[in-house]
Amino acid sequence: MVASEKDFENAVHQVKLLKEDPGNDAKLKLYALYKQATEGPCNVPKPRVFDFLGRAKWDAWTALGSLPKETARQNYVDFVSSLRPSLTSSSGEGPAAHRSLPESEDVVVTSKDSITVITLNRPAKKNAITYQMYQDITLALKAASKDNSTITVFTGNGNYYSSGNDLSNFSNRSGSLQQMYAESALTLRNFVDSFIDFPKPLVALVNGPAVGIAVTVLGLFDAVYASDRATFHTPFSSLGITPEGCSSYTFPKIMGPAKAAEMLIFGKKITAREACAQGLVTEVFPHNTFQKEAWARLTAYAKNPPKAMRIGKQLLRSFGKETLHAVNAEECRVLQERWLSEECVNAIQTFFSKKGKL
Ligand SMILES: CCCCCCCCCCC/C=C/C(=O)SCCNC(=O)CCNC(=O)[C@H](O)C(C)(C)COP(=O)(O)OP(=O)(O)OC[C@H]1O[C@@H](n2cnc3c(N)ncnc32)[C@H](O)[C@@H]1OP(=O)(O)O
Repeated sequence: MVASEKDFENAVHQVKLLKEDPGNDAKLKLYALYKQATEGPCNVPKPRVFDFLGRAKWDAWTALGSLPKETARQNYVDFVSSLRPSLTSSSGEGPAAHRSLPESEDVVVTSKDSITVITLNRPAKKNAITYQMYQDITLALKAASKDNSTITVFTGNGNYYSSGNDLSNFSNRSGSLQQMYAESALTLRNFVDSFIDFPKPLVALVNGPAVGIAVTVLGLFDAVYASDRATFHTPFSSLGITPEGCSSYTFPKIMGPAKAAEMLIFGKKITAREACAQGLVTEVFPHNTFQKEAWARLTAYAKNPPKAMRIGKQLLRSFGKETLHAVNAEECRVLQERWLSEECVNAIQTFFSKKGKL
């Protein structure tokens, strides 16, 4: 469904009625999408170096590349709708006001003992994350941030946690390359933002190997419990791409720059025990007892007073948030360029030609 002019005007009106400041990142996103929807791609000169606000706005608008006006309009309407809890009640009902998580078989959301569980459910494809799944996970996190659960858990169904980005995302979409990459960068940015902004304790149960973006966002989790069958692999350079999920910032902080470089630049695959020794994983359990032990732990933790846990998380995380959003924006900008590179195109072709799918 494409948002109409009326939907867009409605959303612009709703923004004017916001009761609370939605924060700088949200305001930048709104600004950029508004400009793109009304004026198209940014073609104004870059503001001078000390005009910080002007530059931030220019960067946000420019990052949308050649995103079509209609898509920007739709994204603006969707984004305003995701801000609804802070809108005034007299703002009128926008078309997407009650949008909830779409029915999805690949991302399953369940609830257990005050814990919301988001399960990647594509075991036949090793839980590779499709374009749709990025959007579903973003919506699932938004919903979990507002539901009455105390903790949110992420896990995978089958023998993999996740093989990362579904490499057919690069070939399965329509439209011009520029448009597709601009949309993809925005989708990725929103996806990672939803981890950065997640307000409650977020725990990963890494039930098996994890690859690419499934590894990098772990730096944004509050605890990572792993089966001893899990491995952690970020083969970015061999795919001709660059780190995302804020890992270019979180990994050097967590494990030190040398170990981070081995993973993120040289693509070294590490075991669960190595990841634990390096601080990426909180604790490793034998595979046979992993579910039982991890769930016993989570069920006990979920009985803690929820507000105290939430505020505790805020204290631990909120000071670095601005930086994380800036890192995310920059990583997405760089990736958008890398997707067009010969190195990246060749690497994806090699993967699928080895599978006999080209
Ligand atoms: C324009 C871009 C749009 C992007 C959308 C926005 C967001 C972008 C985010 C970009 C940043 C993300 C970066 C990453 O995550 S990089 C890491 C990407 N992942 C990989 O490189 C892993 C690729 N897969 C493998 O190497 C192997 O499949 C694996 C080691 C995981 C398992 O090997 P095994 O031999 O045990 O199993 P199979 O290879 O036979 O796999 C079973 C089937 O699953 C399919 N599969 C597995 N992983 C993927 C994948 N990542 N993408 C697509 N398909 C995958 C595999 O092809 C098999 O399918 P068939 O049974 O049909 O043959």
